[in-house]
Amino acid sequence: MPLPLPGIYLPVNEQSDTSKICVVMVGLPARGKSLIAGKAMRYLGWVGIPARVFNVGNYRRSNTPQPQATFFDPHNEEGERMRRAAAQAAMTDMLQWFKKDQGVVSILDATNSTKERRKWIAQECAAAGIETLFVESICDDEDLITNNILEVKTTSPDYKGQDPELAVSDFRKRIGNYQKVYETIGEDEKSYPYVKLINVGSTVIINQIKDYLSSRLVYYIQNLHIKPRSIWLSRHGESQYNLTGRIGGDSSISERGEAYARALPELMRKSGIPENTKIVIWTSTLRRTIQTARHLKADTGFEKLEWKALDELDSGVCDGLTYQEISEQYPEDFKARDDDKYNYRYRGGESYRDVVIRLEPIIMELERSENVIIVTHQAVLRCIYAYFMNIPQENSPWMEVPLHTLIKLTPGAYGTDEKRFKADIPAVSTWRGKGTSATHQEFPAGGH
Ligand SMILES: O=P(O)(O)OC[C@H]1O[C@@](CO)(OP(=O)(O)O)[C@@H](O)[C@@H]1O
Repeated sequence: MPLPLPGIYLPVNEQSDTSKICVVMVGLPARGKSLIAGKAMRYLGWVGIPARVFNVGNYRRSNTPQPQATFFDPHNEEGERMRRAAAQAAMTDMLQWFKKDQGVVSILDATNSTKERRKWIAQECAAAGIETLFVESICDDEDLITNNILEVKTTSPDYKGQDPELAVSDFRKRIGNYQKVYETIGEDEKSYPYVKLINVGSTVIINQIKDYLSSRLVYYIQNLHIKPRSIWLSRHGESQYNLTGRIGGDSSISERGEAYARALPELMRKSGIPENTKIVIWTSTLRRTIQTARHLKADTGFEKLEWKALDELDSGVCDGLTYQEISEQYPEDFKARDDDKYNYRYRGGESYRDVVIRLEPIIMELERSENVIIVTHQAVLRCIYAYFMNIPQENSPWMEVPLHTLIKLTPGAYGTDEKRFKADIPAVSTWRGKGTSATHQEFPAGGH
């Protein structure tokens, strides 16, 4: 029997506090500030908090695209003037963004390396009712710095098209110029909320963090690491419910699903596992994922963990129905879900937005972890994939994530590399397009 109300919606920005925050990056060049800024923005966007990075370098480049290191010499008055103007322009745009576009978290990506500059930022923000959170990245590990310098040489527009050797030596001189005036956040700045990250989180100093949003951000930032690792994602093998087109439930895997489970250890090896690497397997608490992971054995370097948070999106009263049955028994709901699949919440169940909220601790843990394979479900996998690949909310619930396919994600400094490995084992398709109740077709080996 259809109930009188279609699915329940949450407000678009489900936040418990109303603070607006400017995250102010602090640190010498090549200390990973832009990397932290980019990741924090992706994380905030994923949890539905409007966030934007304001990179002062981009404002400076509009006037001085490829300056030499001398431009950054503190005694170069013209250089100083132009850099101050760039900071001012970034600040103006940022304040406008808070005011006009309902921004919630801005990230001011620049060296902000003097007390005087930080004081100015704190005052401008306070006058506009915006809180500041200073994030200082300190790094004295020469290997880390050299890696960052090499990264900058190949990615920064400041050195595009230039001789790589000359670019590195100019960039080192630029860092030297900043070192002449750089002041770490000091005792006299204790009234600011700040976090100091020393050598990418090996030591973390936290000061005056009070509100909920800042604490979440600090917790996220302090968990980041840059050790090379991969994350493997797989749906469970084809299930009995998948075979009959039913959603939800806790059915076992089918014969072909079992074949996939048996093939998974080899598929993992084929995807490339660095030698002597321990891999942790995360499954949901539902039968189909546990069965799929059962041949990844401890004696071959795998360790297992079951997470309730990885259980499939709860389809409430629709659990156990086919899409066809839902469209007949709950036509309004069926339409409402198609109209806004991310926000639609099943009666007595969940929406994609709800799933993202319960996956937040998973993402935090993933950021802290090294090599992990996650064996989970269609909707949950879409949400995790969307975090890594920066997929917008309106697209993520419609993504195709075929059965019997292993996805290997390898996060890098400026993006995540993706490779897919299909097992040669046929499976039904559970993917449904907008406006239709049909799925459930046979696809050739390896899904589609
Ligand atoms: O959000 P949609 O596209 O309906 O996909 C989620 C559905 O995927 C399914 C399969 O149709 O997951 P699962 O792979 O765990 O079996 C359903 O159980 C679940 O409701």
